[in-house]
Amino acid sequence: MCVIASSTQSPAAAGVGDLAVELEGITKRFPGVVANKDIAFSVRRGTVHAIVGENGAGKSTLMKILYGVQRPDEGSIKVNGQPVNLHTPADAIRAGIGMVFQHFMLADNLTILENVVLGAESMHGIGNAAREEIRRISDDYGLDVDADALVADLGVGARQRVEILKVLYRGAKILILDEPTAVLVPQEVDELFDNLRELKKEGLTVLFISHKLDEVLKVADSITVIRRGTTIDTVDPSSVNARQLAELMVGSELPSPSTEESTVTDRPVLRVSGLSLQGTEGRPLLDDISFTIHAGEVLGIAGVEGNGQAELVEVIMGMREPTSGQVVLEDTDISDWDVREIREAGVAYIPEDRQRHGLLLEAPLWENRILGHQTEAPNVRGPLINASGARADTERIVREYDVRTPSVYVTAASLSGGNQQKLIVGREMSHDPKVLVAAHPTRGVDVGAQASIWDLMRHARAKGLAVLLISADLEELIGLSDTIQVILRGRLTGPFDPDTVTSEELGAAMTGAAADTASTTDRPATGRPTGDTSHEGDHR
Ligand SMILES: Nc1ncnc2c1ncn2[C@@H]1O[C@H](COP(=O)(O)OP(=O)(O)OP(=O)(O)O)[C@@H](O)[C@H]1O
Repeated sequence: MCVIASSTQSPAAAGVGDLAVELEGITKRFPGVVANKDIAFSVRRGTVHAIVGENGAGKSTLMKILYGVQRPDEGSIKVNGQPVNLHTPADAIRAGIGMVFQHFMLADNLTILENVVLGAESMHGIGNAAREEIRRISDDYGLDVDADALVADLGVGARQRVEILKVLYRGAKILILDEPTAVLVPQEVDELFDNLRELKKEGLTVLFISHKLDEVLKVADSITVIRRGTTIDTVDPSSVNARQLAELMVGSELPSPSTEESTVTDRPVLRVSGLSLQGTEGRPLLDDISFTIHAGEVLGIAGVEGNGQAELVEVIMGMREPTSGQVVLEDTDISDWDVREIREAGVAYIPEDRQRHGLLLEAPLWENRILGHQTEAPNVRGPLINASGARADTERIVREYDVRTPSVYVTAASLSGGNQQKLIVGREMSHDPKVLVAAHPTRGVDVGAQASIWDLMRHARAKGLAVLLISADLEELIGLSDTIQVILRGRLTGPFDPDTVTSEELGAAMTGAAADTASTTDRPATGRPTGDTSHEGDHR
């Protein structure tokens, strides 16, 4: 265990007037779980304060308490030195606390002005005063937002800035951001961090949750580590490195990453040729996509969200019919098979939206074990459901994948986001698949779980698994893939060699900015300046 100098600011040391938030003795229990236990730390005004911890450590619960979505069983909260009772988000907003969620909540068909004003005041008579206020906030904090632009036309980074602006418009002086960089390309991350620095310069306070420890170290002024519901320490970023921070989170030393060798064979397993999908507005969502994945190979697809990744997966998994093209598994054309047939033929699937497509949230974990594998052992015996087999195997997954849960009988909804993801990965890897289609397999999981999911994919690959890996995490793509392609407006660009390509080069190809730096023969038709991710619609 590393020894790290703590920079925990006691109220006396910082001067009470300097503290935006003080949490004392916060405890929150759910059935069978103590999500927060005697949490105590304070946040200085005008700083960026990060909260880190393993999946299920209790970060989201704590932020929900601070935003009035959950109520603590015990403990007290002070905002600007004053005790507050936060029973609802409206109470939090009144206390000057705003929250930007990971899933943006903007209406595509409305302008930024309408979205910002929506809910804050009547839509009637939205006028120049509101427009003027948006311009002022945008200018003051360098948000670069045009009040009259349509949200549908904005890229992911710009949407996030609108969400921040919405919170500022409601008068927030303390902003909570939940994993804000998970969906951003590197250039957008830098822009967001510039915005955060601007906010704190103006005296605002930012609290944010992140699993990306390098980023945390880059932007935070203080970092609070939570382990198993309790505050372990608040550290100064200059006194720790990412590895030490991860060790504080886990409570023990981490193993060193294993070295890897190529396992790619010459046996094609999944072949996709000339795949196109026409959108409703005539623009292709997928445009003549072809690739082959061999046994033992990981093909990584990088891209800004909304450029065809979701459609590509849907077509391969038989959820959507392509306008033209073929999908061939080993020697069989599966282009017109349905999801169930495709899964039974040996294609495992980790969906992008785990809550909508990967889990039945209100069902217990062991029933979720059966989901998508209703015809396979150990879930069935003959024509009947084998509940005890499914339960026992769920217990195995919980053990092997370190799913933090009181039992296999609780609902999937009660697991933390990262633990839900571990359950899905465990389920999908249980049937010895030939192909794994994995969309963002480690999104929202902590560094320890990420390392074990990566190890698992490497092992399966060494045994001949073919993997289609779609991810917004460039470190993951570079670390796991044998080949990387970039998807931009439904077209593939590449290949890129993961041993030589940099995150910046991939980021540029993803935004269509600088195909010159890419080792590519198939360039997007139009160039865009770096960091401009605005495309014509299709962003979620
Ligand atoms: N509504 C709920 N009902 C029951 N248990 C819950 C509920 N919300 C959270 N929990 C439990 O509380 C614990 C903390 O969960 P929380 O979501 O706060 O963790 P987290 O640190 O945000 O995790 P992650 O990084 O995976 O998002 C977990 O064990 C989780 O299963």
